[in-house]
Amino acid sequence: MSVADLTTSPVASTYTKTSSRLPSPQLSLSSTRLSVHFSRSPRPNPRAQNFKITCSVNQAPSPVAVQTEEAKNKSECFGVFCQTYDLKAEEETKSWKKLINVAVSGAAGMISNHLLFKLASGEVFGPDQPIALKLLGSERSFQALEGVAMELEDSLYPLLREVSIGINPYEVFEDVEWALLIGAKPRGPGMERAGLLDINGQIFAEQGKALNAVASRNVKVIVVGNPCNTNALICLKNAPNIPAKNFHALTRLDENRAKCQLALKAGVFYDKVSNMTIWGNHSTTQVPDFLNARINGVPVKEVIKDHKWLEEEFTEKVQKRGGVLIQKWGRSSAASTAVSIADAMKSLVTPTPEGDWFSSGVYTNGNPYGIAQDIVFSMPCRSKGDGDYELVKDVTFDEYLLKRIAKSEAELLAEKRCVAHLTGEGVAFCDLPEDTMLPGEM
Ligand SMILES: NC(=O)C1=CN([C@@H]2O[C@H](COP(=O)(O)OP(=O)(O)OC[C@H]3O[C@@H](n4cnc5c(N)ncnc54)[C@H](OP(=O)(O)O)[C@@H]3O)[C@@H](O)[C@H]2O)C=CC1
Ligand SMILES: O=C([O-])CC(=O)C(=O)O
Repeated sequence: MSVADLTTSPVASTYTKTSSRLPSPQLSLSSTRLSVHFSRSPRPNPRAQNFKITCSVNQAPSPVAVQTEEAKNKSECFGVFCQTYDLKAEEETKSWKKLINVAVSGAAGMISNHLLFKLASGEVFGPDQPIALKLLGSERSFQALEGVAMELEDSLYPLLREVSIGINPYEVFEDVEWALLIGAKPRGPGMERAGLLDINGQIFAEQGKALNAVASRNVKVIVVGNPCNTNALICLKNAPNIPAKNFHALTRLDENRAKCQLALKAGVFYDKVSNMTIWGNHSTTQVPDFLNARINGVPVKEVIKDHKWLEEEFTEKVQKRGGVLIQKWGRSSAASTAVSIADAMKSLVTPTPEGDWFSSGVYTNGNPYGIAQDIVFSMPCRSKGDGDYELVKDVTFDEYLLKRIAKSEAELLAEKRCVAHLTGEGVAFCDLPEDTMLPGEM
């Protein structure tokens, strides 16, 4: 039962399950009603979840209107996920870890439609990790969000213990340990990239502030919505109480695309390709690094002797893969993006195989490669599986690689100047290079 259900009656007072540790009530006063919500957090123990007390005293003129408004303004548990279970009674759940809270924005969008089901299945965090999904939508997407939650209900995932939906990031991000920021306005016809940077930048500035205020102090943030590097920079600048190192821009899809193309050319299965770095921006200036990548443990340039192909065709294929796919599909990569988000998360919660690494767009301060400080740039990372990462030191550079990296770096520095008003660094000045494009723009 949700708050929405309870408030259809003008005077309602309902109580479901008590707990030994009641959180502080939150008072909300509207012109017609006083509501007291004991919301779901803090939840130290997954076995004592989903209790709620709602007292509602009102003279609501229209119960239906109240239901809608109430449901939209609060982040509320959904349907079957509002029920309480005694997990101690279930043998197979006794060894489960503590519930993990994962927020997903743009949760009614195409990428999320694939990703949420992968997360709920246990693929990312493992078979003993119960999960709470906190879905962020908007007025525009609220009904669709309910549809997503209904499909999650109908999927009967054992590990999926809570689903809540909401449109207020300050509610949805409360206590989250992971925030997957996917929602962003797609670039429309005639829209300048500077305009997109501004519109989407505002979304990520607000979400950064919300994370700063209510998320777990060690939340890991993966920014997917484009332009993802600069959106991640905006987000981290607005969240000064969260380590900048915890923010990632998704370039794993580019890494996966690059591995696939190298495998195809070399005539091997793609699991033979390793040490694949994407340097720079998730844009057409990104640099898929064939100098350091390996096939069957051997440097790519020794396996693929056609270096002209590597420098020209391979590089451009990876840079423009998203755009070619949009031409075929009529929409941008969604399933493979979701797969790559899951891959990016797995890379942070699983120790990186010996000698290998993965790519992620991360904050450049302190990087050992001489890349400009204070931007979000894709670089090679390794993890011990604790959610954190270190930059890989033993990579080599040649003139070709350095020149390409410098181009992507210049693009990101220009993007940064464009959003200075959103990072608290003064007046924005937009002088983007003309060929600055997302992978999906052709
Ligand atoms: N980094 C990467 O590798 C990739 C990044 N992307 C990017 O991911 C993002 C999401 O892609 P996808 O899920 O396919 O897109 P969808 O259009 O399916 O969903 C995007 C969601 O963004 C939200 N949104 C936020 N603000 C606006 C706005 N002003 N106008 C319209 N929608 C808005 C909407 O949700 P709501 O109304 O709930 O806010 C919508 O559901 C895009 O920015 C895309 O470019 C895509 C592929 C790869
Ligand atoms: O431009 C887009 O929206 C799609 C995108 O990022 C990609 O396919 O890499």
